[in-house]
Amino acid sequence: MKRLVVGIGGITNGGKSTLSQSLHQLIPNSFIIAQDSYFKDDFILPVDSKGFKQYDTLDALHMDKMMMDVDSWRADPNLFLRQRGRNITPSSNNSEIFVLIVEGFLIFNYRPLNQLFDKRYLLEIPYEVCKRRRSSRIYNPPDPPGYFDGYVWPMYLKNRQEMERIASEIVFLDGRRPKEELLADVYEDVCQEIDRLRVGVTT
Ligand SMILES: Nc1ncnc2c1ncn2[C@@H]1O[C@H](COP(=O)(O)OP(=O)(O)O)[C@@H](O)[C@H]1O
Ligand SMILES: NC(=O)c1ccc[n+]([C@@H]2O[C@H](COP(=O)(O)O)[C@@H](O)[C@H]2O)c1
Repeated sequence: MKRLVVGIGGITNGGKSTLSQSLHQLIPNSFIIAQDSYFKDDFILPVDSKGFKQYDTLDALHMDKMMMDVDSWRADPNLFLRQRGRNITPSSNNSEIFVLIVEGFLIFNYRPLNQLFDKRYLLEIPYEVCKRRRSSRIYNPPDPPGYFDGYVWPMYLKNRQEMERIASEIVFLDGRRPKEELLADVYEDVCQEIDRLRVGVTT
């Protein structure tokens, strides 16, 4: 049983979920683990000196739970998918390749997770595009007035610097490019990895 772990990271509203969902639809026996699903409850999170809830840090996330899920997939992807009611697409010689797509804004900032990736993609968009996209998205709880400039953007800059110290071998992607183009590029790249793995497969 062969496994490939792909990371789709990057800035808030960079297009991570969109790209991950489309990739998942194209790749048989793939599964998405999204970091957004592991936010701690709002009432637990502290506020900073300006009164902003501190969502944009690893401390706001149940990274322990996320790692348990990633580890459970790694231990037996076949069982992991079946336990979640997913059908396995069989390959001709019993040599299925399982692909885990991990997506999130701080996936490369967390060393234990970062070290598991076979491929890392990072979506980037400039300040104006990010601010515009974020303003039309409603989080739970919604962003309070001034949150983007007063908290989200400064935290993005800080987290990005930290990520550069931790992660390497990253494929940078311009999130302003058409979705279809981004998908085509990443899909082709992941297929090459899958083919490489397949060469080593014995029955
Ligand atoms: N390549 C793209 N070009 C233009 N808009 C995009 C692109 N990818 C995503 N979007 C839009 O940007 C917003 C955020 O996308 P999403 O995939 O949820 O980002 P993320 O998961 O990184 O926060 C959505 O409105 C989505 O439709
Ligand atoms: N999902 C949630 O519980 C929640 C709540 C408030 C803010 N957020 C925001 O989510 C962002 C990260 O997710 P995206 O990369 O999908 O935008 C962070 O910038 C954070 O401020 C998420």
